[in-house]
Amino acid sequence: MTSDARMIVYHIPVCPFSQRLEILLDLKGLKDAVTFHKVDITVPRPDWLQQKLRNTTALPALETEDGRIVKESLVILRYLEDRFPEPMIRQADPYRHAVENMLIAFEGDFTTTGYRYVLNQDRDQRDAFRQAMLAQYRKLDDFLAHHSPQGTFLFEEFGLAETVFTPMFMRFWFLDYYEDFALPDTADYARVRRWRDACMSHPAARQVTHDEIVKLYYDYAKGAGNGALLPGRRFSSFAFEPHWATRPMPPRDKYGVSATDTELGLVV
Ligand SMILES: COc1ccc(C(=O)/C=[SH]/C[C@H](NC(=O)CC[C@H](N)C(=O)O)C(=O)NCC(=O)O)cc1OC
Repeated sequence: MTSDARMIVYHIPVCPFSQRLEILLDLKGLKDAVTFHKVDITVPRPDWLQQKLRNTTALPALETEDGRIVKESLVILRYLEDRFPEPMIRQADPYRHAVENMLIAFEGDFTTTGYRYVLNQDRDQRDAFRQAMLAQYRKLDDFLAHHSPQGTFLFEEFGLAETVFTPMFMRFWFLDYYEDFALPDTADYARVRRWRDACMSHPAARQVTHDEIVKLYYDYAKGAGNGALLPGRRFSSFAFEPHWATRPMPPRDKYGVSATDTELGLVV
């Protein structure tokens, strides 16, 4: 390979798993070491990509300078930390690293709970999904209150656990907007709120905005994920064009309104 060969990340724009990599690369000063290649999930994957990914579909995937593939965002994070150890984002102390891994172990259920909540189309199930989401936040609050009662982040700085969770906190702007979800302003949620708010305002995590998430995830709120098309629609809210910034804010009433392509600003 030539000396200026760079790693390539094949990714879906706005995907939270890809944003984790962007945050870590920013923290490590490696933003220029990687080229991000956008993949349009509203159209079939090109054959050359399917061959690289051995016909698996989930992204992100990292291609090393010599053409080897690493998949799974948490694995890619650890690969980048192992390969570029300075500055190390994860905790160096074995027990402290175990604590951040215990917190990271909660992320799967937390993320899936939030995505199932936004995808729900049954108005009668709304409160059950809200209670399940609140239970996830209480789990995080309890863990943080035990391991870092007076802290803001889990440890002194924005670290690996923050890198893993922050993209999900930002995707859940779609719950605030389409489900009118909010953390109660009570003691049960004080510690996790402090953590969440500090994560979302960190300078390394500014890859997406509230309005961008709300507009692009409209179809998720109507029950169609990963670029799938809704009945009567010709374009996905995940489409690259027209740019999301040129589109109007979608209707918030996901249970009572089904916006058209034109109303969503998807028709050029
Ligand atoms: C209904 O639950 C969910 C729905 C969507 C997503 C999401 O963010 C997809 S982001 C885009 C999605 N990528 C992943 O799910 C990657 C997950 C993988 N475990 C990682 O950490 O990299 C993808 O490539 N989809 C296209 C495909 O697989 O063909 C998360 C959810 O819960 C975890």
